[in-house]
Amino acid sequence: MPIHIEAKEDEVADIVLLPGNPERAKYIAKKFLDDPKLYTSYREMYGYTGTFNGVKVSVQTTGMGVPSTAIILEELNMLGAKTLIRVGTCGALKEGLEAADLLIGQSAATAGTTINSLTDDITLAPPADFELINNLYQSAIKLDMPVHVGQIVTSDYFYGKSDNYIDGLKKLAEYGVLGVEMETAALYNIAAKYGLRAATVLTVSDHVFTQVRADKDKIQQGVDRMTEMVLKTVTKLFD
Ligand SMILES: O=P(O)(O)O[C@H]1O[C@H](CO)[C@@H](O)[C@H]1O
Ligand SMILES: O=c1cc[nH]c(=O)[nH]1
Repeated sequence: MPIHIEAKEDEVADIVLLPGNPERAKYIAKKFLDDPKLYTSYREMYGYTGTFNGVKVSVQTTGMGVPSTAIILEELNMLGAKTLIRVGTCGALKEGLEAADLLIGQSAATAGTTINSLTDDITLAPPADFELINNLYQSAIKLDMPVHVGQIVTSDYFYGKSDNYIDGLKKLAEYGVLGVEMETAALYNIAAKYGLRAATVLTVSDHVFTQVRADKDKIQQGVDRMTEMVLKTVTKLFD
């Protein structure tokens, strides 16, 4: 049994959804999964396994940021997980993105994150799994969801509001980076390390440059819609 996810191998599904927030993990398990069973609660990093449309699925909290997420991903790999999909929220960088829009992370740049230490001198740029993001994109379009696919940036700093940091994010926006969050670079790098399938789908919660944040209900509706779409798509693909 790994140190932080207190589960045995057969308790975790091949398909794992990854919210940062433990309350969201609990909520997703109870709202969307049939017969959800809690397999770990150590440090309140809740993990549940149940079924969706008859397919076994887990939902595992990553916590906030790369170090916490990296521990969880290493341990999910030890436990045999194969398809990992982050379902999170992000700040928009691109002009015109609206609250509750959906972003699919084709790749993740890094702003000062510890994941870069995986390889010396080279910053890897591992992409999402193409089949996964292609199917997620097609599903979102069919459902008429406002969806954007492209590069996102993973930062270690939520309150990095210094002029330099904001200038850096503006530069990234000029290069087409859509949004900022705190976990995907860990996901794509560790998936590459072990040959796992990975994708990140995000709901826009705020716009970084205007500092306008959507109200809680709007974010919740976006997260619900995103989660249902992800579950339907992934269980159809890999059942
Ligand atoms: O919505 P979740 O998955 O919690 O993720 C986002 O929210 C947290 C910051 O509030 C960071 O972890 C960021 O990546
Ligand atoms: O990591 C995050 C998530 C939402 N909004 C941000 O500005 N950063």
